[in-house]
Formats: sequence, C-alpha cells, structure tokens
Amino acid sequence: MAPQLDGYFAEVDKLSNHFIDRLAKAVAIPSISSDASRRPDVVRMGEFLAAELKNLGASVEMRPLGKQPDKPDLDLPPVVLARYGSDKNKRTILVYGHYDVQPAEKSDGWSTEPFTLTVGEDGRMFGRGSTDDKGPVLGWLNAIEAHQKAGVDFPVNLLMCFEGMEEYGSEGLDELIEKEGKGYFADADAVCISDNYWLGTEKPCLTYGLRGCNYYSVEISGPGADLHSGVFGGTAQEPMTDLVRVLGSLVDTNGKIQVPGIYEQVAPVTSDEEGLYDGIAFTMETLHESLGSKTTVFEDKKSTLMARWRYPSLSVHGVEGAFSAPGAKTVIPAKVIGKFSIRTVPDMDIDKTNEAVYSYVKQVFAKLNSKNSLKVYAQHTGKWWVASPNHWNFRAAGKATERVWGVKPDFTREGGSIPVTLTFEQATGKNVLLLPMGSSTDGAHSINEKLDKRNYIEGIKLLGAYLHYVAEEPQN
Ligand SMILES: C[C@H](N)C(=O)N[C@@H](Cc1c[nH]cn1)C(=O)O
Ligand SMILES: [Zn+2]
Ligand SMILES: [Zn+2]
Repeated sequence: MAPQLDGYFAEVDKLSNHFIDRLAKAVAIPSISSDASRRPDVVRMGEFLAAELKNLGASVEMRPLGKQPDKPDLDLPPVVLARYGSDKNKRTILVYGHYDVQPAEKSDGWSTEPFTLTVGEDGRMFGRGSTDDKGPVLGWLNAIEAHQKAGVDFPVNLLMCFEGMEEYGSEGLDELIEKEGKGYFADADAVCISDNYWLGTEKPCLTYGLRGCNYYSVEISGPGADLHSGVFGGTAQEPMTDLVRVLGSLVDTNGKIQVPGIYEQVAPVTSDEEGLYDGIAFTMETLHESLGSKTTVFEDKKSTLMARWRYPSLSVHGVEGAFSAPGAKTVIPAKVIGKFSIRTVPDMDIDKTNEAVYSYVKQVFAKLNSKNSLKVYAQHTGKWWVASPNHWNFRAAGKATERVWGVKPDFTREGGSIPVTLTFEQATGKNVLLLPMGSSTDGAHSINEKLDKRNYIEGIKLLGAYLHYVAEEPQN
C-alpha cells in the first residue's frame, strides 16, 4: 500500500537539515500572542509562513480578524489561509495549526536562548514553539516540499488554516471558521490538527478529545498607588492579602475544585469507559519523567489519565501587579490581578461554569469583610471536544503511524485545549483528527521547550504518509 512513500521518506531524510533550518528561522521570530508589544513579531511570523507557502506554489490569503476585543487599539494577527492543489479527483484535507507561542525569557530558567533553536548532540532541539506549534505547522510545508523534490504526486488537495492567537484563546477565529465552513473550507473531506503530544516518549497516539479552557482574572484593588509597607503596613487593607485568600479557596492540595456547581456538570463514567484506560501505554514513571518530579496527586495510571482527560481541573497561574522579582521589596501592591483557569470536560457548560465561578469568588471575598474592591471576569473561554475515532480519517492516520513508527497508535484524549477544534467539526460537518508530532517530555509552555529531531523528521514522514493513506481509504 502507498508504494510512493519510500521515495518520499528518502527525500525527507535528505532534506532534514534544510527542514531544521526552516524551524530555526521560525523559532527566531518571538511571536508571543499574549504580549501586545510583540504583535509585530506575530504578524511577521504569519508573513514568514505565507512567503514559504507561496514559494512552494500554494495560493495564500492573509485574512484580517479586526481588533482584539480586550485591546480595542490592537489589530489581531492575520489568519493564513492557503490551498495546495485543486484536483477534483482527490480528497481535500483541511489542516489547522498556530504560529503564535507562549511567552519565554532566558531569565525564566532556560538553559539556552529561547528564541534560538539550539540542537544538541542528542538530537534535542530546544526553542520556544519548537513543539508547540511551529514544528508541526512546518511539518505540512516540509511534506509538500519533499513530495515536490522526490517527484512524488501529492496525494490530496490541502487546505491550510494557520492562526496567530491560539495561545490567547483563538480570539476572532470562531467567526472566520463559521463563515468559511461553507466557503473557503467547503471542499474539506476531513480535518487534521497537529498540535498536541504523545502520552510518553516512545508510543505514538491519535487523539479524539480535548478539554476546554475557561481563563479567569480576579482583580482586587484598594490604595490609589503602591505603598511603603513600613509607613502604611497595618493601617491599609491590603489587596494582596485578600487575593491570596480568594485564590487559596479555589482548589485543594489534591486538585479538588472547591467551587460548587462544577462536578455536578461532569458526565458520569460509563462501563465502556471503565475498561479503556488499562490498555493505554502510559506509566507513572513516564509521568514522573515529564513532570520532572514524583509530586503527583494519584499513585496509579487510571486515576491519573482520568484526571487529565475526563475530569475538570483548576490551576492558579500567577498574579499581575505583585512583587515577583528576586530580592526583597517592601511594597504593598495597590492592585493585584490573580489569574486562574478551569479545564472543562463533557458535559460542562461555559456560561454555567462562569456563573458558578463568579458567584463563589464574590461569596468568598464578601466573607473577608474587606474594604477593597473586587472584579472577577473570564478573559477567554474555549469548548471541550470529543469525537468518534471510528472514521476513515483515523484509520488512515493509524496506518500511517504503523508505517512510519512500526507500531499501532494508542487512542488518547488530551488534557490541553485547542479552542477551535469543535468549531471546525461543526462548521465543516467533517471528522476531526488530532495527529501529534511531539512527545510528553517536550515541555510545551515550560522552560526548555524542545522537539526531538527524531519526532520532527519522522513526524514529517507521518504527516505525508497520512495524506497518502487518506487518498486510499474507502468511505466509512
Ligand atoms: C494543546 C495546545 N498545544 C495548547 O497548548 N493549547 C493551549 C490553548 C489555550 C490557551 N488558553 C486557552 N487555551 C492550552 O491548552 O493551554
Ligand atoms: Zn499548541
Ligand atoms: Zn500551547
């Protein structure tokens, strides 16, 4: 089956240094979507992708998305829409990825410069965005190029949608997808997203579910300006003291969410589901390796996978406005903004969850009898998604995985979120598959994010092979 693949694979190997150079160029652009001052870099990254795609012969459109809702003077970065091939006799696959990244500073604890791709002797390629999601996005471009250079016919038509705001809740993209479901994306027969990770470091997986993410700010203010704690300590009510109490009330040490009205919304475990977890290639040792410690909530695999895939979690991320530098500063911050998020799961409802959070936070604050002021609001929200893996799209990806990695993939759900996944499914009416490239130790969102050279190069082969098997699969 798919006999042309050997030529394609050999070409990918031949071009591997060129593909690593392309990733280095992408990592060098600090396209941090959450930092308004970096917006020109995010746009530059979109332009880089568009130029590379045009060089490969794709037709490309840069779609503006208007202003950022919470920053009315700031343009959202454009969505890069591209088409490669329009043969009516071929299937059309729509792929999505994101070209923005999470923030990174060397001073956060990185061992290398975060925006310089640093390839170690052992094949680990460090750099912000290497695995999330520049490596996988470039994987599609590299697959096109390797087909061209190997003289292998590209097996499908490819529609591409690459956005620059995923790490900030995919602002503005839902509307575009909804509009283009029957427009630019009308020909799509299925959707493939490469923007998540294997459960471990050795066994590939196909992913059919994601958690959603509601991201909250809780703002407490009092004094008109930051104060000297010697002069005003003991005489002014302190916003930070209140905030610590509010944040501390949200979740317990074992991750149990304390907000009433959350667990009541969670779908019950079915008997089919009960048996699902034992067969997954995942061990607590793998988890300890990717965690970098043994400080897990659970001691067993099943509870751990269930906690990651099918139960909600609440994480406290940080405090804006608080003193956080090394050393000692005797200040009373005047206004502090705590940030936390809830990962949501079936059957949780975004609005119901928001209401539960607002009401609980207000109640906890009221009990403090503080004279300070409180605001609580959602910065962005995103839906959970669970699909059926019984579809030719998954079958093709399964065959491609066996061909490239020599092993049948696990079928997994993902603890992270890709807010537009459900929107793609609903707007196109087509099956959506998540086909990851990176592994569990890649450290996405963390310091020292990396993508292993092996995962990048074999991942490029995988994406190309998937397209070949898609072309061969009979309809469901
Ligand atoms: C799984 C994907 N690579 C990812 O990292 N998604 C982000 C998206 C996000 C950011 N805010 C809300 N959702 C994530 O899961 O944090
Ligand atoms: Zn991502
Ligand atoms: Zn991410």
